[in-house]
Amino acid sequence: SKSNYYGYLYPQFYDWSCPQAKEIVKSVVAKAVAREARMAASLLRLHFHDCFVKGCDASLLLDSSATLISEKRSNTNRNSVRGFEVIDEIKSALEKECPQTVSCADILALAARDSTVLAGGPNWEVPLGRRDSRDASLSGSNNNIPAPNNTFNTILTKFKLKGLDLVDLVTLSGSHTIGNARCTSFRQRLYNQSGNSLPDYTLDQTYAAQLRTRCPKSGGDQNLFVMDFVSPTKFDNSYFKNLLASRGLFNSDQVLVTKNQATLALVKLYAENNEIFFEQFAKSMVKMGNISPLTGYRGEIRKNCRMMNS
Ligand code: HEM
Ligand SMILES: [Ca+2]
Repeated sequence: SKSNYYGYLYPQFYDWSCPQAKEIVKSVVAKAVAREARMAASLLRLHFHDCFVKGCDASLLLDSSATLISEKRSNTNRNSVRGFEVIDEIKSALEKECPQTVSCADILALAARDSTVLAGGPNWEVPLGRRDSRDASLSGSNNNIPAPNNTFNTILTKFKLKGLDLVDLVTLSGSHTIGNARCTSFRQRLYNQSGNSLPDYTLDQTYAAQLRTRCPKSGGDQNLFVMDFVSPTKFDNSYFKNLLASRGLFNSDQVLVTKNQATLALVKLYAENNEIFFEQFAKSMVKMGNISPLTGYRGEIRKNCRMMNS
């Protein structure tokens, strides 16, 4: 059946209804990442921003319409999340082979895994069978997704509200081993961390000076920076090594080593042992992918990821 009757996700979900599904997703993602390495990061992030708002239900992919305000307009997403054209390309390839069978929410989960692997990260089996929402939540997008200048406690609370713990927080933050960020996402740390016109002194000051050259006090909001200056397109543990050298880009990155002994210990472990990081990353991604999916006859299988079926 095309419906997820059992109410839980499992990797073999499309084995009878669309056995080519995983291969199709992988080949479109591979082409997109070959065109532009950053796309791996962008696709990985889409799954996160979907799952943290009403669960992994592809709510993020809906465009605004007469009856709906798109999550793409939220503070965290506007001028920032990208990769929707690649999702469209995957969906149309799937619709040709297996009409109305593979959900957009599952496409996001598979594309996140394929992107991680293509960037050199760990592989895992993706549980499948999510269905697509018929609504979106702009307020959920504004409130549930952590912001780069949030405090450690706020970020941990936002993870806990989604059933994720401190280990998941540190591990999944390791995604910032790939991809880019805009000046506006970390400017505060360079000039005025606590409202006293002083920089964040938990940031290496040589690194801060380099960042200031292309992230001025005002203007240049959209200027792009790599998040892991050591190996910006390679999925590895250098993100954690950077944190220990006070060279995390966001406040939300650096607080993992400055505010909590348990997260500091994990960062040290991952900085020393890539294998343990990879193993836990796979587990935490599966856990994130399980945030309240729509199953059974709830939701639908969209024909076009940008709009609900009429
Ligand atoms: C822990 C809280 C987190 C915060 C505060 C945070 C914040 C951010 C910010 C501000 C950016 C840059 C956006 C921009 O400037 O346009 C970013 C990029 C990114 N984030 Fe996170 N993030 C968090 C967790 C995660 C998680 C859990 C994942 C994936 C599982 C993730 C994956 C990514 C990726 C891959 C990028 C680069 C995207 C690209 O280059 O297009 N982040 N994040
Ligand atoms: Ca969602």
